[in-house]
Amino acid sequence: MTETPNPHIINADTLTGEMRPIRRVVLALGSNLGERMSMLQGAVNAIADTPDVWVTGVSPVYETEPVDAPEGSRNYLNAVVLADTTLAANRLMDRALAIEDAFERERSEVLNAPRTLDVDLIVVGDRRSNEPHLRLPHPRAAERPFVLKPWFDLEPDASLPERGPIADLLAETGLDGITLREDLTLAVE
Ligand SMILES: Nc1ncnc2c1ncn2[C@@H]1O[C@H](COP(=O)(O)OP(=O)(O)OP(=O)(O)O)[C@@H](O)[C@H]1O
Ligand SMILES: Nc1nc2c(c(=O)[nH]1)N=C(CO)CN2
Repeated sequence: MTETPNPHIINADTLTGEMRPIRRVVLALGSNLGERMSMLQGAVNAIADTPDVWVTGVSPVYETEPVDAPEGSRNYLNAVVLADTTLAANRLMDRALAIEDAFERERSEVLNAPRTLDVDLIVVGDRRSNEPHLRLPHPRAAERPFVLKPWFDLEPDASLPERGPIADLLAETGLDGITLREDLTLAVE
């Protein structure tokens, strides 16, 4: 007698409780202290080396005038990374902070003090959060051409939840103060 596979048997994986949805993530990188390009490349490598994170896109690099920063701050290099992940958003935030620390990011009381590396989570799928440790979508992304433009280069049809298409947001902010650095390219391992 042949045995019919039992359709009610649950695959063991589903019993581990570890299956998680895959979410699309947008991360924004910035540096205006030290070897700025090495910082951004190190961040891309560290994101790509993170278990359960798969980098799907890395934007061009922009040289950008510092916004809301202390007098005398140097220009930033900014870029955006797209990834897919099964990590919980909080774990991803912890990882972003750890990557900043690995590149000697110092946390100062001075608002927007120059920093070797900034790794911001802009969106994590459709996750919403209003905790101080994790605000999603990033509350200031819609006003920042240094985030919107490199993101637009990768995903021109993307929208920022509750704020609308990034193409429209970018039309509002304009492109003043940001310049494409055609001579610089971030590699994906
Ligand atoms: N979406 C987010 N991305 C990055 N950090 C966040 C986010 N939401 C909350 N935070 C928290 O903000 C703190 C980091 O603040 P940080 O000093 O890097 O801000 P900043 O990068 O200087 O300013 P901004 O948030 O305007 O870019 C961390 O404690 C982090 O947990
Ligand atoms: N041009 C530019 N200005 C900023 C940036 C940044 O990444 N680029 N980040 C800030 C706080 O995170 C504040 N100001």
